[in-house]
Amino acid sequence: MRAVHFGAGNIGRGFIGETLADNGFSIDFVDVNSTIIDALNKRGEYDIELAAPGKKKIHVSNVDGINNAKDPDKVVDAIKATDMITTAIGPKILPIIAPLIAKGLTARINSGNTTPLDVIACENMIGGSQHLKDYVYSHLDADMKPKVDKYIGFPNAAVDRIVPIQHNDDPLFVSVEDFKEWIIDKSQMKNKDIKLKGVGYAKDLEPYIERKLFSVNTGHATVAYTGKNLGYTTIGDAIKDPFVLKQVKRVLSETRSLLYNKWNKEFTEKSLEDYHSKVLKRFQNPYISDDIARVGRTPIRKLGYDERFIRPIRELKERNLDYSALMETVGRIYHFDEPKDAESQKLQKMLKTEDLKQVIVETTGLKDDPDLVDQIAKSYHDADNDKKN
Ligand SMILES: NC(=O)C1=CN([C@@H]2O[C@H](COP(=O)(O)OP(=O)(O)OC[C@H]3O[C@@H](n4cnc5c(N)ncnc54)[C@H](O)[C@@H]3O)[C@@H](O)[C@H]2O)C=CC1
Ligand SMILES: O=P(O)(O)OC[C@H]1O[C@](O)(CO)[C@@H](O)[C@@H]1O
Repeated sequence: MRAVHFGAGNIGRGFIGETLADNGFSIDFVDVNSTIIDALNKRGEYDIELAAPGKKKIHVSNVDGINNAKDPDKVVDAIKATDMITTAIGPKILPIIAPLIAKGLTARINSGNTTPLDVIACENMIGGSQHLKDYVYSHLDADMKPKVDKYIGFPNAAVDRIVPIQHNDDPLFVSVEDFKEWIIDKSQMKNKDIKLKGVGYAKDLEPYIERKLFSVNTGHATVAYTGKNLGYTTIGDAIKDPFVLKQVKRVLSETRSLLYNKWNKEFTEKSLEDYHSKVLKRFQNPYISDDIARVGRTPIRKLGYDERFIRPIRELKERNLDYSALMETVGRIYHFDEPKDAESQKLQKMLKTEDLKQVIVETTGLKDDPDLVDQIAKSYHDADNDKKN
């Protein structure tokens, strides 16, 4: 079995690569990072280390690399013959790789290969594969679309494992947390014969992706933005601050009430409490040093209408449930000033040159809810007090 995986970065090598290799796949990693691609081709293998007591090593072999910026035709050839396509590349990059995937799928079907194939986006977003599908379809000829409909699936997925930015001499080595969870929406799969061990298959992914996004990602980002406003640079240091810990617990209690309200057939209150206790322990993992700059990266994306803060706030408000701690975090996101983060710099510039409420509408998409916009504006000003206290 072969897989084409887009994005040979931290989660690509540190989670998707591990799982595919453990299922007997050889992997063509596709990336624009020449150092990583050259190392994959030279060595054909790499090591993962678990950031946990014992620091267990996992060896991944039968891998190679294709640089899509230099050798796009090789990617097309790989897609023609592959058994699975996965991505872990970042939501903003999905539209950039879509034309190449469209070209590969067209070449595959035109070559007579009608083996069903699934394309699985493993990104921190709701409906990732379906978004990728839309981007890919916008690059397909009209006569190709019904054929792709027939043979190619785009099942949504939720992936959960904390993999910080790596600072190793070996560009392929990756240290990852022990915990991992990958769930795929089986109702959207075309090739149901390929069931990966170590992966969960759900009839309906929505409760699981919401549980993950509104817990791990909302919670982690809360630690990042609250900690950053207090002057911390790592998640480990920030979460030791009792105020930060209290904030993340309040935020998780709010998202927990939403998750229970929406998904009480799937999750009991107790199971959600246990899930959140585990999430907090994962943030406190002493074997991981995670930068606030990474966890808070691309703040404009994270302020999005369907993202980890505004969506739960909207849905809690609709249900008359408390969202005050989430609102406090949103105010702090607008203070996230990271010199190396282009979105953070863009946001700071917008705040200096535009009206605050206009910036809030532009970044959150809350054009129809002036009340929430007012609340965010207040929360932005209140967040100034963090630094003074
Ligand atoms: N790191 C983590 O703990 C987790 C990350 N994720 C998600 O996985 C995705 C990737 O995250 P990370 O692995 O942390 O990021 P990363 O930055 O380590 O990896 C992304 C890779 O994509 C490559 N890339 C960028 N533009 C490209 C292009 N046009 N063509 C080909 N390759 C390109 C980069 O060179 C990099 O190697 C994101 O959507 C993230 O939300 C999901 C769960 C956990
Ligand atoms: O990748 P994004 O969406 O920027 O968010 C970063 C998040 O991803 C994770 O690395 C894993 O979900 C979290 O640790 C962190 O909250």
